[in-house]
Amino acid sequence: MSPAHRSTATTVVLGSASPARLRVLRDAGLRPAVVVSDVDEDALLDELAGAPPAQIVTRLAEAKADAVVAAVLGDRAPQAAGAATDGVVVTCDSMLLTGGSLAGKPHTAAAAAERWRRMRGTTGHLITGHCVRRLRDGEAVASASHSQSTAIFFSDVSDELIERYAATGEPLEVAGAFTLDGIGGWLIDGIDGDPSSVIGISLPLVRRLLTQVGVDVADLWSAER
Ligand SMILES: Nc1nc2c(ncn2[C@@H]2O[C@H](COP(=O)(O)OP(=O)(O)OP(=O)(O)O)[C@@H](O)[C@H]2O)c(=O)[nH]1
Repeated sequence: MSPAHRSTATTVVLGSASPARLRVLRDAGLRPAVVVSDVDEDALLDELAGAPPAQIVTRLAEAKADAVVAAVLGDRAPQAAGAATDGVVVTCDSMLLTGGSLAGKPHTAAAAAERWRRMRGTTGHLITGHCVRRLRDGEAVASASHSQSTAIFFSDVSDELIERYAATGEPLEVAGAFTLDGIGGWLIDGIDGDPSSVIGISLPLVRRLLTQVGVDVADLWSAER
């Protein structure tokens, strides 16, 4: 893309309530506006029951993008001023494939501990669906979506450590009942794949999706450090 056509005014919108996703993007030089979607994920999960895991998380990300684009183009997202004219909307959905089934957030300490007793010493796959939409002059003009999978090698830890980790509350509201970059890091032996995707948003995949919708990620890097 020649410099003359490069847009330096593109507003980035992160369509997510995830503080971790926002932190990954900010640490990577973006200053996104946050517009949270109101998608009924459980209803969509029911509709998608039986579909391949990568398709499920990608469809969820696309549904979140639909809701956020509608809010931005419908003037219901004042915090994303300018995005309708020249913007990109990025949404994600993460789930853990373990023991042959997809798991989201455990929501309770008991559920988190039960999950950990099953997954300790095993390998799971954290799969994150991504969707990027390009907005220009009040329209959504391009879209690109895909998923990223990262293998997670869970430590074979004791019942007591599992109970104490669950009691911290950290694993309750994260996909798969673990974090890589928090207390959960003490219970992860390693990963094979993209670490940012595990935390919630894959930087290399978003770079490729941005290219597909005509945006050079380097044009989005904030001068602020
Ligand atoms: N910090 C951290 N968060 C993680 C990790 N793994 C998963 N998560 C978080 O777990 C959540 C997965 O749930 P999702 O339904 O994809 O996203 P959400 O938090 O509900 O937010 P929305 O994007 O608004 O749906 C996200 O917030 C991820 O950032 C990790 O290793 N570290």
